[in-house]
Amino acid sequence: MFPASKKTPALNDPRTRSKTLSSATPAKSGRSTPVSLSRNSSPPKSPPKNRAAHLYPAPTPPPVLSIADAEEGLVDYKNVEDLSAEIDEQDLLDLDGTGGAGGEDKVLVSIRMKPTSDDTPATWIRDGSGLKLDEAFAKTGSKPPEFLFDKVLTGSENKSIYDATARSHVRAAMDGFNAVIFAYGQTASGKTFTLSGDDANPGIIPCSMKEVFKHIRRTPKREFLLRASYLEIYNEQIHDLLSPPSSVSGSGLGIQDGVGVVGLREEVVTSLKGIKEVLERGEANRRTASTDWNERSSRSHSVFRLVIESREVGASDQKCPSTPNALATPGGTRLQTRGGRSVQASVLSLIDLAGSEKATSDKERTKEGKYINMSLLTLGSVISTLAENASKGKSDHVPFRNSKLTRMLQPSLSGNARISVICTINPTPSAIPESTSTLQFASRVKKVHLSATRKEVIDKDALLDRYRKEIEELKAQLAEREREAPVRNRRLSAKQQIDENKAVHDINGRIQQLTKLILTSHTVTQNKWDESRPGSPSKLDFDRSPYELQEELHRAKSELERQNLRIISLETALEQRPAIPLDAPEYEKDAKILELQKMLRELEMVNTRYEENLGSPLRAVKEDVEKEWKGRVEALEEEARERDEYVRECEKGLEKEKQAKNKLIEQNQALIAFVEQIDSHISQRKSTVTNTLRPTNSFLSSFKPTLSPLAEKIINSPYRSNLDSPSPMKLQLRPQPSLLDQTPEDGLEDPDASFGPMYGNRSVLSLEEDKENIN
Ligand SMILES: Nc1ncnc2c1ncn2[C@@H]1O[C@H](COP(=O)(O)OP(=O)(O)OP(=O)(O)O)[C@@H](O)[C@H]1O
Repeated sequence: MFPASKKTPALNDPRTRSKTLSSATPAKSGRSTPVSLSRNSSPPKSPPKNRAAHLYPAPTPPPVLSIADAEEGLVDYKNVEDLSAEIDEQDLLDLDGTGGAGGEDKVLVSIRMKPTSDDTPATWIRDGSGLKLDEAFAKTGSKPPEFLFDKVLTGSENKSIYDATARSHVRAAMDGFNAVIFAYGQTASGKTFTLSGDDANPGIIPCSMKEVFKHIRRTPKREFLLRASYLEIYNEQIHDLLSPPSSVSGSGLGIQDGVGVVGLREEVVTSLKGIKEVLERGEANRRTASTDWNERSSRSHSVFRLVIESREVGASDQKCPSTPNALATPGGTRLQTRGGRSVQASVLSLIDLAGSEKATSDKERTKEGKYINMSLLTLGSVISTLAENASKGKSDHVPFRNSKLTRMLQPSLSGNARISVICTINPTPSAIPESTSTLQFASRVKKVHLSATRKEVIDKDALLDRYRKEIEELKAQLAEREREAPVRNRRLSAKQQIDENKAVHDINGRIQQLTKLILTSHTVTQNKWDESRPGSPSKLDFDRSPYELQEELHRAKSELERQNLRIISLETALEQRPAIPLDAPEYEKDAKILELQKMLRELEMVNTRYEENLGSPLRAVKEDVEKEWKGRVEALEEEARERDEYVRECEKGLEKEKQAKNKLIEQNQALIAFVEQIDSHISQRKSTVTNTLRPTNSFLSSFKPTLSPLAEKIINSPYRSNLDSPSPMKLQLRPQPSLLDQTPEDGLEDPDASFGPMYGNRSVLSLEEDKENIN
């Protein structure tokens, strides 16, 4: 209620002043909401009148420039869940199928007020579709501003917001009108929340996409083809979110008059799941950052576009006569075709604008903020001029070219689109200036005139038609091959027949692929907007580390590989099937089935006879032989085990022998060393004797210590007794007294002493002979 306005209805918009008064009247009086603002409450059943056509010649919306790998968007319809039973109240209220989309010549302007905490005082007072600033917050001496809009919405529930602000526009888009829905407002006021929402509370984009598939299911007379694109305008540059440049500094895309965004990637989508995947991919590339006001603030304007092509089912071969022809289309108007095939093409654009903001503490954010504010300012002045032109019948220059955003929106803002603007405000006392500015913008938008018309495209522009044509041509090729097959196949070699089958298989595959891209009420299915979707879109994704992204890339590649393998195995399975085309006549399929059944019976008979004549007797013989040989095999195994045991014992004994032998070799070597030592002493002594004939005591004392420790060890060794064995060396050494036990005198007493030193009763020379023997 506006107590003040009842007496002094000084509203901003003079055209709505009197209507506001009526809206302020209590509901009990039976008065409805303002006439001009209640269009949606009673949707006209007749097609819209092109009232402003003379003012705004309808510019053509940008046609599709690049279809990047249309088949890439293919999603198997069998994988998605059917939600056809999901009918809500709004559907039941809207049984005429227009969805309130007809007759729109003005922008639908709604305000959404973000809820505040209980202790925050309410600054804006809502009354029906009017809003007024609480007098307590108005400047002293000045009248609090008041506004009137189509809807003023509060609360956190997004579904009702969708129903009130977007549903009719989505339906209009499905009926062939261009439609634009955008959210405008101060930063952190809830634009992204309204458009995207979260899992539990899906926003306008997911709700719209559901609506699209619901519409297709309920329109059996038409077939559809959907293409999605996603872009952002960041610092006055357009970036393709589905095909981001490899480097961050990559320059943006350009806009061409009458063409639109040049080089934008568009992907054919066939299910909600496919659209969700496209959105998620795009959102992952969006620029968001934490600002002083919003932890995840959109730093760019984002535009999600869905191009919708549709035509009557089975109309592919209906050539229209050159005279104006009438092809009935849902919604009322009858399209004129120029001797071509009639395909409706429309674009649904869902725009999340970046929020206007004050300067921030961060340099980078401030630079972004300048661009954001500049483009929003341009949008504001474009809207002002359009509104002015409309209300005063003027045709002043509209500064569309002053920003990328307005340049891109030019075709829609010029009138050729149904537009819904949701202005979000934050009703806290500190945000009053921004909210007032947003509401003023919303008031101006309300004055803009629209004159949306349906657009039809002929063959070369419509992908739907191109695909349908290709399908027809491929089917004709198949039919031709079928016809010629009986004669031609007889002449073909085995290899040529394989090639022929492969060619037919390829054609069938392509037909199936193309058919899946064209959606009809029979083929389209819906799946739920996945509940695992991250809240307040994936603004967070821009901050992901390269490692995380690489991980994801790796996962995606593995998945791709897995899918490729699956495709190969399915293709192999398909090739092994009987070579009969899917669209072959039923009698041919029946004949093939009968032939296969006959073959099966024959194989079963062969199998039974084999079993009776050979199978059982052979098995009996086998059992006898096995029984007989079993005992023998066991005995042989036992014998082998014993032999192994014996061999192991032998090996152990051999090992012991080896160790003993090694010890003997060691002793032998020690003995040789000992003998060599003796040998050297003998030769020493020999020379001494030769020189002095009589060795002195000092010689003897020097002799004894020269024995090596090894020699001593051997002398003291317990193995010395081994010398008793009848080795030739030992035999000669045994009778000899030890050198150490002898005195020089002993030697000299010997009568042969003059001929050389003596050891016991033997001369040095005879010792030398012994040594020769050892060696
Ligand atoms: N109606 C609402 N109910 C509950 N929460 C809301 C509502 N509107 C916004 N919010 C919350 O406020 C925060 C900011 O919202 P959001 O990110 O949507 O703002 P924005 O206008 O898109 O900001 P920016 O322009 O900076 O991107 C989010 O946490 C969001 O969940």
